[in-house]
Amino acid sequence: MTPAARLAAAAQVLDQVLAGEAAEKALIGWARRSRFAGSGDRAALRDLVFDALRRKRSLAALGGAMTGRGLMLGLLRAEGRDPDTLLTGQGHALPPLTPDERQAGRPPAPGPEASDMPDWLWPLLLDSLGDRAAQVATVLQSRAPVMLRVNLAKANPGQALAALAEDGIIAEPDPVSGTALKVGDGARKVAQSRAYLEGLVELQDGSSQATMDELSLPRDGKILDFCAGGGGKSLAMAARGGAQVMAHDIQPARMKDLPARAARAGVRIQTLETAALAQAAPFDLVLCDAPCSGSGAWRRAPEGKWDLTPQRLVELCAIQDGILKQAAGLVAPQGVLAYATCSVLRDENEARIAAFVSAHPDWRQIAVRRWDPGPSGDGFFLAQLRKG
Ligand SMILES: C[S@@+](CC[C@H](N)C(=O)[O-])C[C@H]1O[C@@H](n2cnc3c(N)ncnc32)[C@H](O)[C@@H]1O
Repeated sequence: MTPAARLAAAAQVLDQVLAGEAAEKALIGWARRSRFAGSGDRAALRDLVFDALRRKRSLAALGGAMTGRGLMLGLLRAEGRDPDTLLTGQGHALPPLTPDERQAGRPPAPGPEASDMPDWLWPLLLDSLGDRAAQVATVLQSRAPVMLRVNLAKANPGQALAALAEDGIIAEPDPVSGTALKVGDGARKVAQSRAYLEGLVELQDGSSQATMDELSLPRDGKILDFCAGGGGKSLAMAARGGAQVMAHDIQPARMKDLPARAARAGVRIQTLETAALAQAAPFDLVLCDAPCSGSGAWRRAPEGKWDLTPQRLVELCAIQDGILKQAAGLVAPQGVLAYATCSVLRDENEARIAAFVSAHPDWRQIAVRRWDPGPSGDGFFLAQLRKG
């Protein structure tokens, strides 16, 4: 496909997304209808669609319309490219600009529009991040790095880098964590590489890895990953060796791939249904990687930024409170309760810990850390608490 045809396809997919369809679903639908497209076309289309979704508001201002065509026009203008070279109407290209379109479009207004944030969220971001808010919003406008975690149970960073290089994947150690590698070239080959298939590396965000470095992991005893999901944190904790790692999720189906992932990584992780928790307790460490707005990771999932509502945020905070309360009951007397989110919002982070400690005065915070989204990873929050 020509660059102009890719642009036209992206405009079509974006119109479906703006009409309410999930971006992944719209992209799959397009690929099914477009058998002529190769893997390079699909990847380029995906990049165009997600680039536009990250910057939907500012691009619509520049392009003069909140439509697929308006967003693509805004993207070209933002990149200083001449729309007339791509919107030619020839072949599969979009039709040429109309006189009205030439007049339409303006620079986005400073503040939430230029920062690609919903208006209601902007004050919360300022309250949470202070003078870092605009910088964080800017980071969330561009693509996230592809980060790998070296599985220390199977390899050291040098061995992992050498194995990746055999498959043409060029990565380098990243200062965010001793286990972190940032992929430069060959990111799309990772999932088929020997290093990945043999469990030398896992795909894991850099800040998530830094969180693991920060956690007070017990040398022996038992750890519970209370909100395990696909098990990324369970795997990272198990790779450190020592304590026995157990994984739980309110939706056990989310952990369905965990046994295979653990086998590939050469570690043991026991999954627990909710009914089995009480019998397996107490745990020396309970990690709650709680469901959240995902605001620290909106580079990867930009639709979340536009779909979040004040009401949903209130609901999420209530879920987070419930999780902390339930998990606290599973911690051993001298154990640690750890609470993490991939959100940058104070409401979901410091405010939840404050609410928990106020309702449970026998608990105190022993450590807290925030990571802003940046070149090494997503925004992340980690607080650790102990009883007494
Ligand atoms: C942020 S995700 C976890 C990501 C995962 N730890 C990882 O590293 O890949 C949050 C998970 O919490 C689970 N969850 C939601 N409410 C829960 C609850 N009340 N108890 C336990 N898990 C819950 C969700 O099903 C979801 O899988």
